[in-house]
Amino acid sequence: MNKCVINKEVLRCIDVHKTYQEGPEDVTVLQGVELSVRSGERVAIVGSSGSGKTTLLNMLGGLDLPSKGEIQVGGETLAQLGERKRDQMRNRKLGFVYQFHHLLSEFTASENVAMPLLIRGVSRTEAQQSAETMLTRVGLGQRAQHKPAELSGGERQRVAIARALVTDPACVLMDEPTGNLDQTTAQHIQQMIVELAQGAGTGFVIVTHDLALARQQDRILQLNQGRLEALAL
Ligand SMILES: Nc1ncnc2c1ncn2[C@@H]1O[C@H](COP(=O)(O)OP(=O)(O)OP(=O)(O)O)[C@@H](O)[C@H]1O
Repeated sequence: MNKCVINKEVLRCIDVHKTYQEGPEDVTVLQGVELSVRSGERVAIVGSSGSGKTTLLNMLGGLDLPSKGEIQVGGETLAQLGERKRDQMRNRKLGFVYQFHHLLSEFTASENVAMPLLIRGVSRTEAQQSAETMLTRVGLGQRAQHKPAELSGGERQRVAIARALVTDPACVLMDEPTGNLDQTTAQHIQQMIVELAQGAGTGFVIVTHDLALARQQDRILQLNQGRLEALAL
């Protein structure tokens, strides 16, 4: 839990390029992205629609590999790990909050949040307890036994946030984390982000169109023409 004692680099991109070669024409989205995120640091990434934010986030999380360049998580290069090791790395070091939640519909909120702990081999009782503590933290203690279909969009979003945080990851990758939330709930989530960054040294990469959210982070980077540049707001 002493991640903040040593201010270490949790995530790094070195000259990252990405070209999609799936259609009739190649689409180059990233052209030399450089990024370093240290423990306890909160970085917002903004950019116009189609600028490549989701593409970058997927690569930071090891869901896709760069066409050129390198991504390091906790000092390890993702492309050099086999698929199984990459999965382990995702589970141990990263937390994800996707735009579309990806909750498992047949499981309760509590079971969804417990899932990454069960994958790690934590006992069912312990995983369930941690899940319920985390759900209470995001204001959903009363909804722990509900299935996703019985929750509102904002509540599902908060379940996804609880699931990303329950493993105490070194770095959390968030795609529009407050997209479906009212201002008060969004502010509550922002407070949690700050507490985790300062208390546990968790690093955050937050992709958003919400400039109010972006302004509350330590740094704002804009994805423009395939590169990240500092934005002063
Ligand atoms: N699998 C794919 N094959 C081909 N092109 C793709 C693929 N995925 C994304 N793209 C293209 O890459 C570009 C960047 O897409 P991406 O989803 O990363 O943008 P974004 O900045 O997240 O956009 P938004 O803010 O609208 O979510 C777009 O032009 C998109 O059409």
